[in-house]
Amino acid sequence: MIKVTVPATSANLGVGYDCLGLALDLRATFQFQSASKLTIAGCPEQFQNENNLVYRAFQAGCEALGEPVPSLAIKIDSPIPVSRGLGSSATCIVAGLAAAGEWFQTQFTQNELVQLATDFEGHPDNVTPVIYGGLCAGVQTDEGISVLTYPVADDLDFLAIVPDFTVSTDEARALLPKSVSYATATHQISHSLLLVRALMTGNLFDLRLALDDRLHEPYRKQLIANYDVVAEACDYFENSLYISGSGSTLIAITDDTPTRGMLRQRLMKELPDWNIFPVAVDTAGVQVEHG
Ligand SMILES: Nc1ncnc2c1ncn2[C@@H]1O[C@H](COP(=O)(O)OP(=O)(O)O)[C@@H](O)[C@H]1O
Ligand SMILES: N[C@@H](CCOP(=O)(O)O)C(=O)O
Repeated sequence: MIKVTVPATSANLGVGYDCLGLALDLRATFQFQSASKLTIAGCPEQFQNENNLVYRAFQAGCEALGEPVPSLAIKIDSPIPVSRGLGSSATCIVAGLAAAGEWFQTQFTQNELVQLATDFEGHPDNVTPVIYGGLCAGVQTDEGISVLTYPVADDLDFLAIVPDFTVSTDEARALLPKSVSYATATHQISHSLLLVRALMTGNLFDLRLALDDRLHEPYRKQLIANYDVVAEACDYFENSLYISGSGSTLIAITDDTPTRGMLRQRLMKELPDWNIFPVAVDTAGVQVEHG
């Protein structure tokens, strides 16, 4: 039996659209065993068939290795909500690919996994932190994807604010304009540099200045009912806020744990059907065990 565990991710971190991603300590487990026919358990019924993303990624891994696809029983145990901007699709893709490598005892290198997983996901920002853990930038170059990893300041506290509704990544991408001005591009590049430094140093003042996205959040806020309620509460408690991935989850950041608790209490009262909980940075990335 092969067991793969992977972290949830929070992509973009506001101004790092399609490039930055952070691994979170909400881990999913995927088990792979030989079986007489394909069975998939532990996910919504609509995914329990051969179009399942984990299975398709496993098939792609076999293809990359030039090996036949075995008949499989896949068991999924994931606390990561689907289509909430916490990277559930990236976890499925990386788990399937990593399991295929382990199955044929030819583990992919981290960089090979990044290339294969990005081909599936279409952008590297979710898959790189699933693979490496921590804060990552995936830079698409003519030679493939370069991954940069950064340490995150220990004293930063993250709060996941998960709505009771989904946002489809495809729809949230379709909303975005096809081009932006030089002024917007310059704003974005400079702010993403400031963001990375602020996350490394834990400087909250810089973090607040940096989280001023102009590429996607202005268009996607409208998909998130009660965004303004959350933004107002974050302002009150001086927490920074960004849309995780394409939403619907929002992430608040502070360096003061009691303030995070107060923000959580207030939001739980105002948005009782949402799931609001502290998260920490995961630094382990994908882990594979062969039992
Ligand atoms: N356990 C699962 N099994 C199969 N497919 C899954 C599973 N979890 C998520 N997915 C796939 O990932 C899609 C959600 O991905 P996406 O819209 O990018 O949002 P996110 O990755 O933020 O959760 C689902 O529609 C489904 O295709
Ligand atoms: N860069 C992508 C990230 C999507 O992340 P997800 O977790 O919402 O799938 C985007 O912003 O579209």
